[in-house]
Amino acid sequence: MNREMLLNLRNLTCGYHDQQVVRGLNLHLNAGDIGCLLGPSGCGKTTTLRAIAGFEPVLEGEIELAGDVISRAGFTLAPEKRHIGMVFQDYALFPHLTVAENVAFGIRKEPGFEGKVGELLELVKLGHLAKRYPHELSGGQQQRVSLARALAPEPRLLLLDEPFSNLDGELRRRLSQEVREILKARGTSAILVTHDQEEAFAVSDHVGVFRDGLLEQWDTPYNLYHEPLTPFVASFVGQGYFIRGQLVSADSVNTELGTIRGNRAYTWPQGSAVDVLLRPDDIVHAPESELRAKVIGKTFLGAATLYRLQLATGSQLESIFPSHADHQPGQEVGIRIAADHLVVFPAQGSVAAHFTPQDSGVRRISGAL
Ligand SMILES: Nc1ncnc2c1ncn2[C@@H]1O[C@H](COP(=O)(O)OP(=O)(O)OP(=O)(O)O)[C@@H](O)[C@H]1O
Repeated sequence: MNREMLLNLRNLTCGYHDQQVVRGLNLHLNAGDIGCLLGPSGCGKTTTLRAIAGFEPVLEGEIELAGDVISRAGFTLAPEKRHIGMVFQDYALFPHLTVAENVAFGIRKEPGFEGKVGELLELVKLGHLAKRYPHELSGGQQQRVSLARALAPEPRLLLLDEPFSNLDGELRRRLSQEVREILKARGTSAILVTHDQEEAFAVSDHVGVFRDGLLEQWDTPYNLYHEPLTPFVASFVGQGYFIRGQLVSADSVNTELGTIRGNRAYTWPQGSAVDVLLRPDDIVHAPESELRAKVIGKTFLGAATLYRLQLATGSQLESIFPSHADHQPGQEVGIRIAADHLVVFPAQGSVAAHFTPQDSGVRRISGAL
């Protein structure tokens, strides 16, 4: 597998005119990998993508693609010279051209381009619709055409700006998985922009979580979920509630649910007030347990049910139980904590809050529970 670095954003600050939207951004993508910029609306994802594409100049720092600087303050390599492909939310197909002509558009001067168009249409499963016009296709089909068109010139990097947001539920899920398979089959490197976490996880190898123009964490989906570096990442990625606790040893916290022990060590002073992240899969249904909680809401998910639970103190939690155990709001249920990935942040105003993340020296203790 090709693991060399393809895209490198170094201390990138970009925006519009002199307004800084994204500040001091550092991240890199290896060749063949799919990265994702994830975050709430207005946090600067599209601005970053437009800077990578060369549509917006860089205010500070630089963008390097395959070892060449393509943007730095005062220099922006023209978009058409970057060998970067784009797929947009609204498909942006040429309405007067057929499916095949749309896909051929960027390569029509290359000898033998028809063969390549046919191969790409097969890849996106549209071989049978080559002669149709865009208005004769569904949204999902139009987005496949737009993907095939972007792949045709064999870009060094593909940028996808909210490509599935005009599609609904099931189709969105299916197409996002298919796009990942297609990109991986061709070894195409890509950066996807989305505000949908499920989509980010389905498509990407690495995800960057943005907040107000700053990148809070660039990591694998697994690490973002289980080892978030900031409270914002913890709450933006996945579901979960924080409960207050007190650090009693490097890897244990006293809480109203008892002492919770995880596989990470925290070097804040003992006794520090901390907030413990508990995700629905950290709370397990245990009918015989002495630890009880009241059901205050439920969402049927099919194979499982998501329960909103309230503890005697009023704190709330969420938990996923297998759906054959059907509990009603108001009922008490037994629970057990199974939080081996113990995620803890200093409570605001506590002694530990004065330590930087680096000082906190969070370490994994492999195997320990
Ligand atoms: N052409 C522009 N001129 C000036 N400001 C802009 C322009 N485009 C976007 N902005 C501002 O830059 C900020 C970031 O916008 P951006 O489009 O990058 O956010 P985003 O994270 O992609 O959001 P969304 O998910 O809603 O698309 C916003 O405050 C927005 O108002």
